[in-house]
Amino acid sequence: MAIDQPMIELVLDSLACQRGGRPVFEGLSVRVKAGHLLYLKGANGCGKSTLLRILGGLLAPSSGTVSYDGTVLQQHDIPFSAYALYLGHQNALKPIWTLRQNCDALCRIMTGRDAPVERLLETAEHFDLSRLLDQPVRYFSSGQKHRAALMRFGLIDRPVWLMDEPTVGLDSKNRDALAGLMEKKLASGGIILAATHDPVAAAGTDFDVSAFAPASDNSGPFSSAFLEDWA
Ligand SMILES: Nc1ncnc2c1ncn2[C@@H]1O[C@H](COP(=O)(O)OP(=O)(O)OP(=O)(O)O)[C@@H](O)[C@H]1O
Repeated sequence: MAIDQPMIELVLDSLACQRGGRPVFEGLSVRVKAGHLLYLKGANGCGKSTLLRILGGLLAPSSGTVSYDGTVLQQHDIPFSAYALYLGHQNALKPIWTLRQNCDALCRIMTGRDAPVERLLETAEHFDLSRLLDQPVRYFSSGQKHRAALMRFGLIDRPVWLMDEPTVGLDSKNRDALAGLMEKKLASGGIILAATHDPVAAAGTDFDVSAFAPASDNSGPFSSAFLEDWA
């Protein structure tokens, strides 16, 4: 099941999370309505990426709920990927494949079909990657790889976009291209959560994740029993 229609709202209710055996945040609640962009702000390590990973279904909160349009999502029940498109710090591109092959593979996983050709060409053009479509990704510069990873947002329909540091490595022209894509998504009723230390030229509301730091001291060492080496 994939949801490709706009939603009414995304509700996070009293979320708490632990990583490495230490609390990261607690009591985190917010409502995000259709057409809104929430910029996740706060100091390094306050939990912005952690929050996006929870919303993407990659990490379980220790308590609290996430609901999309009133449906409370549970890992292994309704897949979060049915609602949300996530881009984290890793680009999830296969270096030996061409950009086109990478896009097709991702679209097959998310939609069951190759990338629609017209959309593929349009999105590649949007991120100035048309001439690289049939080149293996391993020959791309870091900014080109990041733009290649961002292409998923132009190719796959999901009501919610989860973007972790979406501007990293982008020159000003491509920052504008990204902002244009985000604005189009918001205008169509999409919801975007973006963790970023840099301003993006798309209107949104700041949300300070640091404000939900745990009352208890979490500055001690990691407990090796809880480290997530895969992440
Ligand atoms: N793989 C992991 N295993 C255990 N703990 C982790 C792991 N990744 C992150 N953490 C811990 O989770 C906490 C929140 O990290 P997170 O990456 O969410 O912060 P952030 O706000 O996104 O930081 P930044 O601004 O530096 O990107 C930190 O204390 C970090 O040490």
